Amino acid sequence: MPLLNIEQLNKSFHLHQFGGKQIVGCSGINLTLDHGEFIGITGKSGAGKSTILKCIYRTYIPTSGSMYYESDSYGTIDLARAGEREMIEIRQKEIGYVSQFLKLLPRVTAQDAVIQELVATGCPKERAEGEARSMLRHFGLAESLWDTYPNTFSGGEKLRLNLAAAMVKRPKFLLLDEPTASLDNGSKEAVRDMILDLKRQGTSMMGIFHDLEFMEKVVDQEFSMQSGSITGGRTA
Ligand SMILES: Nc1ncnc2c1ncn2[C@@H]1O[C@H](COP(=O)(O)OP(=O)(O)OP(=O)(O)O)[C@@H](O)[C@H]1O
Repeated sequence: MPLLNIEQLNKSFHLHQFGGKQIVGCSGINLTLDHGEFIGITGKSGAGKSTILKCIYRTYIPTSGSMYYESDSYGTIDLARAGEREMIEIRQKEIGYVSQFLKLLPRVTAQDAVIQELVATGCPKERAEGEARSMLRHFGLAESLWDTYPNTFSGGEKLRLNLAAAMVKRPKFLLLDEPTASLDNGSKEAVRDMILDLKRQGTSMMGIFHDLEFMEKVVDQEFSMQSGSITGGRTA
């Protein structure tokens, strides 16, 4: 049984304010991700890469198709049809998501945001504090920022905080939407080291990359997308 089996995934958007105009996000996507595997997705801007990741994380509800996922808590579950309660638990305990955008609560400091992610998995507070600090240090987020609110952080600082918050849980499955965008070389190395560390511990991953040189060092398989569809693929 693979960790994730995507069959005929389609997502389209209906723009009500434009007379119900329909925009294709992705269409006819078939993908299989094995346990411990890392799949990289490439393609031009607007090709539909983020739409696939957002359907898996259920930021978007797919229009049709299925995404069978092997959950620790629920066994085989179709993420396209799972209930909100199940999705909340799966997001808390099993699937991490990293992007450049903040999904954090207002008035929560950077450090507390990372601690909270770990506490939600059942980790004792004191241990969570230690691990959060070591993650923030690993990604080089200045200590002077740890007890401030992240809404004023730079793009790269927000991304490094999101990386720390998602990776501190050492999730079973990690979704990475351009995890090196706007990062300097030293920070990119920190990302690569942590990705390889998680991989050694069995985390399965799917990531979107524009930095192909970086991608080829970490993925096992790569797919390219164009106009909402997968148009090519190869084993790295
Ligand atoms: N919430 C939305 N409402 C309407 N259209 C959307 C929405 N999200 C995505 N789209 C459209 O779906 C298509 C695919 O977008 P998506 O964000 O998946 O592309 P991408 O390949 O990740 O691009 P980029 O590399 O620029 O992030 C685009 O045409 C986009 O405009």
